[in-house]
Amino acid sequence: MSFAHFNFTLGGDPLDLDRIRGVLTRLEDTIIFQLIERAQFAHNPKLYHRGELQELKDLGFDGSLLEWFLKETESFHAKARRYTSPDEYPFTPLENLPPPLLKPIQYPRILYPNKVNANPSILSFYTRSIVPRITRQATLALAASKRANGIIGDEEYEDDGNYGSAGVIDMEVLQAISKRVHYGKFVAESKFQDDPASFVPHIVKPNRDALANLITKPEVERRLLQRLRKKALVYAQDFAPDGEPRGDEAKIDVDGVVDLYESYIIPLTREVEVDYLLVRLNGLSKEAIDDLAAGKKPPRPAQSS
Ligand SMILES: C=C(O[C@@H]1C=C(C(=O)O)C=C[C@H]1O)C(=O)O
Repeated sequence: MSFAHFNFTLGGDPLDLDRIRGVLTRLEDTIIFQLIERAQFAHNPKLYHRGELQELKDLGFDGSLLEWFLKETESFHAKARRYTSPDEYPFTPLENLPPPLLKPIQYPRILYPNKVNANPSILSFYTRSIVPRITRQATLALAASKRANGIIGDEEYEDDGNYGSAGVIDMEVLQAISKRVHYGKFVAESKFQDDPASFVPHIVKPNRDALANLITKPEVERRLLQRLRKKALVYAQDFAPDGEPRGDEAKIDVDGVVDLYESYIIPLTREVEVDYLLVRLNGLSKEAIDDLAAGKKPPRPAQSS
């Protein structure tokens, strides 16, 4: 069972930048479609508040309902060896998850050993900024419906009780965003291997801004945001039974989708790239570092047959 979005065991160059960007592009579709699904439900803030539900307190669990969903789900995925794949990062601390039932797949070693993990930031911005924005239409419609039935005041808002449906979709979105952001490591390794001499001085003498300038490709980002807006506009259309677009209100806040990438996903991906590069020389001999500084390219990972 391989959870890898890019099948690392089928050969081909896993550090080919166009190939990696192809995975990032495919993840755009996953993220947009899951956000459309999440937008069908109200905000349901009870999913995200820690220490509120007595049922969880009775289990001795002090996280939010969503964090409990994640722990329970990721516990099964850990047994199914999901987190032995080089592109999968659980939101639950790995030490709190059970070991794999099956022996790990022997993936080729592609990334340099690192502990870079942006999932706490991803969980925070998703629950605090993204969910309230993309569920705004459903939340307002729910409040109007409640008022029409005589429910007014705090009881009007935000909660349609569909914690299970909304929580499962939240997990899908979070896992896709996490994979997308952490693919920054493959991007960084690819760029490093292509031109080590440019990166080594700013790793030996840590300089985040210099590394960020080296990895940032403004034209790639511009085209991505343009493509994303077009995709969200098309995917969010409603279609009549004969397939004709109905032309009514989009099923998702298109500006919200673009803002998710522009304000959160892309900046976090760049940070993951820089954090990864800052540990890229750890443990290497002075000779090895001098070779890299002189532009000698490191060996590509052994390709599986
Ligand atoms: C991911 C890359 O690195 C950076 C981050 C990008 C992103 O998160 O979309 C795009 C271009 C670069 O600024 C890349 O070069 O493809």
